[in-house]
This record gives sequence, C-alpha cells and structure tokens, in this order.
Amino acid sequence: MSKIRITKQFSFETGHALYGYDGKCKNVHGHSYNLHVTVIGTPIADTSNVKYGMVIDFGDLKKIVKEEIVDVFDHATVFNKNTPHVELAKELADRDHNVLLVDYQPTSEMMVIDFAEKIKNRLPENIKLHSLRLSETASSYAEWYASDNA
Ligand SMILES: Nc1nc2c(c(=O)[nH]1)N=C([C@H](O)[C@H](O)COP(=O)(O)OP(=O)(O)OP(=O)(O)O)CN2
Ligand SMILES: [Zn+2]
Repeated sequence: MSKIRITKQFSFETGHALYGYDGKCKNVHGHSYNLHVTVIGTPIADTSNVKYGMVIDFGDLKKIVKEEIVDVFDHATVFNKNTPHVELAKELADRDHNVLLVDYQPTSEMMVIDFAEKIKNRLPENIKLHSLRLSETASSYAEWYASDNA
C-alpha cells in the first residue's frame, strides 16, 4: 500500500517578545500564527476498521495538536525564561495574564522545533510526523522536516 501524507491546518493568536533582538520584535507584540501539520503513513486496509482508508482520522490529529499546542499557545504571551523577561512574565502572571515561559528564544524556528517534539510524542507508532510549517506573518514561515533531522 502507498505511503500517504495528510495535512491539517491550525491557527492561534500568540504574543511574544525576542529578548536582545536588534529590531522591533524585541517589543511585546503578537501574531496570528498558522500551523500546517503533515503526517505520513499507510491508509488502514482492514475493511472492518471504522477508520478504513485513513492514515489517521483528521479528528484524532486535531485532538493531539489542539491539546499540545493550540490550547496552550492561543492567547498566551511567550517569553524566554532564561532572560530578564522572566520578571515581566511574573508581573503579568500575577495580574492573571496567560503567560507561557519556554526554554528558548520564541522565534518561529525555535517554536517549530518545540512543536515537532510535542506532536511526535503523541502520534501512534505507525504514524510519523513528516513536516511542520509555522507562519508568523503572511510573508514569513519556518519549516521542520523529519528528513532534515534524521
Ligand atoms: N528568522 C526569523 N526572523 C525573525 C523572526 C523569527 O521568528 N525568525 N521574528 C521576527 C518578529 O517576531 C516578527 O515576526 C517580525 O517579522 P517580519 O517578517 O520581519 O515582520 P514584518 O511585519 O516586518 O513583515 P513584512 O511582511 O515584511 O512587513 C523578526 N525576525
Ligand atoms: Zn514576532
């Protein structure tokens, strides 16, 4: 049976700031992020399986990505916890803002690496993460490919 890639798209609104950056993105600001998640596998051949003909039910993929990424990052502001931004984060959290501290500079590149690990850990054994595309703006995106990281 052929290997097939299937893709589901997600969007979420997230704030961030790039500590130490030499441009306007050092300021707290936000993006309407767009995430394409592509997995690869073999469509189920067992006619008695309710998921017959599917690599993975789009609904099951949606559940994983929603729980791991969308529900966590949507309407949160992300800061690198290894920088003085941790103080700003604490102030916001104390005022009941949704703050997310991560262990990296929250660029598209670093976020997509984080997302790849989180999604890979949740996929069934027979389904592999093929690639991710994270768009920060209409003209800027970062991609993670399993083949680049084998
Ligand atoms: N390699 C990266 N460069 C930049 C990132 C990033 O994640 N990876 N992030 C930023 C800022 O957070 C912000 O996204 C600005 O990006 P930019 O594309 O420069 O935004 P503009 O609004 O200026 O884009 P235009 O569409 O060109 O107007 C900066 N760099
Ligand atoms: Zn930005």
